[in-house]
Amino acid sequence: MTSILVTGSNGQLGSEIRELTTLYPEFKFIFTDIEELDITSLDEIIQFVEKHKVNYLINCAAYTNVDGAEENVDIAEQLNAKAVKNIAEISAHYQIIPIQISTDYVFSGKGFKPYNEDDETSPGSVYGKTKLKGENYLREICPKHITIRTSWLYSPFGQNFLKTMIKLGKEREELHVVSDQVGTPTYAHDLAKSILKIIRRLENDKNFKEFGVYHYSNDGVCSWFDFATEIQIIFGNNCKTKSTDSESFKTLAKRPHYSVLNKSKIKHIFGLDIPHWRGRISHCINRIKS
Ligand SMILES: NC(=O)C1=CN([C@@H]2O[C@H](COP(=O)(O)OP(=O)(O)OC[C@H]3O[C@@H](n4cnc5c(N)ncnc54)[C@H](OP(=O)(O)O)[C@@H]3O)[C@@H](O)[C@H]2O)C=CC1
Ligand SMILES: Cc1cn([C@H]2C[C@H](O)[C@@H](COP(=O)(O)OP(=O)(O)O[C@H]3O[C@@H](C)C(=O)[C@@H](O)[C@H]3O)O2)c(=O)[nH]c1=O
Repeated sequence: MTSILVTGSNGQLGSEIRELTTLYPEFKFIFTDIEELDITSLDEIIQFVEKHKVNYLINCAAYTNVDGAEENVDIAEQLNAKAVKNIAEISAHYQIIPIQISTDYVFSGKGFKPYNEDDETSPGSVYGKTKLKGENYLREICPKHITIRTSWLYSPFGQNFLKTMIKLGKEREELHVVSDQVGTPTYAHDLAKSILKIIRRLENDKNFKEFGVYHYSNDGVCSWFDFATEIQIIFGNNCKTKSTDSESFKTLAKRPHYSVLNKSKIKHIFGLDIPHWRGRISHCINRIKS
């Protein structure tokens, strides 16, 4: 039976994959987080894959605190870059296909049309720089891999912008949110489904050759302000959302002003049908409320 190891599986994306396992009876899933498998330890991963047969490794572990990474550079480097090097080396050696998740924050944000997979990267934050290093290790060490760059993940699990907005919207009468950072929210449930469809395709097509980087987010474009406004309306908070800009809303890390991802490649190669971001918020909020 095809075996899929999921690392960092207590986070947002890992939790969403866990919810989908019954739809994929052909796969055996092994869910781990730092307690069971610390991916910064090469020895731990070797021991793990020698004990358990692993065909695919979905790496959901990362240091995702974007502002925190500016001050904790070593931790971000260890988890977003060095640990991915470990995964790349072990995957190449044990013939495992790694599925790595990367970010829109690898781009400078100076673009004005949706980024393609081979567009120039130039991250402005430590988080983005360390994630890019991770991508590069995989590309160099284990060419037979899939890297999926995604953006603005949200879900009922872990920490994310949607949950922050719901919490602040209950506490405050007014919220100021930047409208000069434009991208696309991604419902982690949709990404999780797509990852499993991709693995199913790889399993069914042993001659598959199109390994490498893919972009996936929900469809459409918005600012964090648009996203926040929609969240408050759908959740039913009375809080007013007002637009501000990055100059006024200071953060430690510099975020891209524009980070919309072009999804044509993943749609075409894997036949994915990607829902628009606006229609997905209520699904997530209904789960949070239930
Ligand atoms: N969140 C977002 O908006 C976006 C995320 N991504 C990428 O998507 C992927 C999934 O993100 P998301 O689900 O939000 O991440 P989360 O931060 O929700 O989850 C990461 C998980 O990894 C765990 N972890 C931390 N250190 C280790 C370790 N040494 N070994 C194993 N596990 C560890 C964390 O545990 P603990 O919580 O205890 O630290 C946590 O459970 C990441 O690669 C991220 O960079 C890309 C674009 C957007
Ligand atoms: C809470 C809040 C944030 N903001 C701004 C800050 C920031 O510029 C923007 C986004 O907020 P956050 O800091 O919550 O989101 P951020 O941590 O930057 O989200 C990113 O996380 C990493 C992991 C990724 O890979 C990215 O794709 C992206 O999802 O909104 C406001 O304007 N008003 C507010 O009240």
